[in-house]
Amino acid sequence: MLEIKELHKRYPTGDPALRGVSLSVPAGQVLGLIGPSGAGKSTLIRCINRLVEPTQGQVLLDGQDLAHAGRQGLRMARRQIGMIFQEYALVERLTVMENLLSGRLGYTRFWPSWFRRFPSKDIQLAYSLLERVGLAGMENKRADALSGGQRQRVGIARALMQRPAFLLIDEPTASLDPKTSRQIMRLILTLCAEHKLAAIINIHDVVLATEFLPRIVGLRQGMMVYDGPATQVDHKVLTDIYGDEDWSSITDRLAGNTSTIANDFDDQMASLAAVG
Ligand SMILES: Nc1ncnc2c1ncn2[C@@H]1O[C@H](COP(=O)(O)OP(=O)(O)OP(=O)(O)O)[C@@H](O)[C@H]1O
Repeated sequence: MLEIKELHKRYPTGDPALRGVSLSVPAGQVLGLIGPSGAGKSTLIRCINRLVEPTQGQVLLDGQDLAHAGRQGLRMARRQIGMIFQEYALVERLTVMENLLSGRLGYTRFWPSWFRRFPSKDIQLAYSLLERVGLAGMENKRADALSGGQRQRVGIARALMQRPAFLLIDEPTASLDPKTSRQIMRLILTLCAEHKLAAIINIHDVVLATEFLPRIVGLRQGMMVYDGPATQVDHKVLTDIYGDEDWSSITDRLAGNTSTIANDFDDQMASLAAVG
């Protein structure tokens, strides 16, 4: 369970980027974080694992406050938090396998990893994840020879190499075509369900978000202005989050998603309640 309490971030250069955001994400829940450019989505995601230092507030992962954790505590906690980035953040000249194994670096002593001698169980895990993300047989390809969709699959597999409990996912489909975007969203959700992972997905595409993610959180100017089911994202909610606009082309498409999402949301809440 992740609990964010009254989180604030003010960058040294300017206005506050987060103004008292509170949010809890139960184990196993995947939620979509939406909001206009500059609303603070990336800042929120990065404050969770302290790639960005929060100014004030708490980030409790299973009760441990990461916002105030010391170096060692933060290092251990970061092992539990996998990250998937928009631009994939792969090492271009390394192979797919080497990129995956880099996800285990936090677990391997420095010298063996320097010489790239990884335990065989890590290599087996990498092969099974490659198969799972649809990249079987591509382990020796260099990252720079892959398509955008394939690169994102490597990014997903690499994050899972950590065996995380939580995933932070920053605009995973921003550089992808619509079909590949949907495949990647489906893959992320399937893998989260299989590995019982919770996740926050920062995503610009509202239609994609509401189609795949039962719970939506909306940020505006560093504040949370919506937290609820995707089915209730309507004209008013979109206006609260993004400001005045004719939202009918989006709300028409959202209406088409409604029945599936409502069922998913109810199912997810029921199964989370059952787990306690
Ligand atoms: N490193 C930084 N230094 C100073 N200000 C920053 C920095 N990073 C972000 N900001 C500011 O913080 C605010 C929130 O930015 P952030 O990138 O978190 O928004 P976002 O919702 O992720 O936007 P986008 O969707 O465009 O990526 C913005 O006003 C931005 O200019």
